[in-house]
Amino acid sequence: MSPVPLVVLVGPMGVGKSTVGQLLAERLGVGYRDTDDDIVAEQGRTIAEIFVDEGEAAFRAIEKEAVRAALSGHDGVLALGGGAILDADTRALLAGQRVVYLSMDVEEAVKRTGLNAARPLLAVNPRKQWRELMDARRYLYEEVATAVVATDGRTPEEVTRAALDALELKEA
Ligand SMILES: Nc1ncnc2c1ncn2[C@@H]1O[C@H](COP(=O)(O)OP(=O)(O)OP(=O)(O)O)[C@@H](O)[C@H]1O
Ligand SMILES: O=C(O)C1=C[C@@H](O)[C@@H](O)[C@H](O)C1
Ligand SMILES: [Mg+2]
Repeated sequence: MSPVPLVVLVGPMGVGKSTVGQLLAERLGVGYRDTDDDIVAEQGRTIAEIFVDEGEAAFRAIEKEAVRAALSGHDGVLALGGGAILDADTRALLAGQRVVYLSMDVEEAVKRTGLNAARPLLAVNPRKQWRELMDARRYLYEEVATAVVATDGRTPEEVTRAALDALELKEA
């Protein structure tokens, strides 16, 4: 049997998937993996470079394969890229898995991501782009989630604790 992640984290850019994912993995005594990092390692270029060189559609195709590989090749905490849930096959693969949607409101999002050019989808007018992204995606995050954990006004440690409680998982 292929390994299955203990927990999958989904949510928008900057919500804290990497930060919380690593804390969660430590608390659970398991490994942490991030599909954005897998893509950068495999491609030998940054995600921003892939977007600029080949466009979003090409990035999504690369991402879909990276997510598929990670979902059957990792038994710890797995964070998916913010847009991975746009793909229907990926959403189907998540059915039956333990999936936490980390959420935040728009003001928190702008604070955390700002005008960071490393996040190509938010490079221009982040507040408006953020609203549009979330209008298109919120229901998809909710569809795949088995638990929703709000991150607004919580430290990464508090978010991690809330995720452990929501999942009823015990620390190692
Ligand atoms: N609960 C929190 N409260 C305040 N700031 C946070 C919190 N969680 C993460 N941050 C900060 O927000 C920024 C984004 O966090 P992080 O990189 O973990 O998000 P991400 O969801 O992995 O983003 P990406 O989609 O780019 O991978 C970082 O600067 C991080 O330190
Ligand atoms: O929300 C998105 O569409 C993205 C989120 C990031 O994790 C990266 O996967 C990339 O910047 C695209
Ligand atoms: Mg991350």
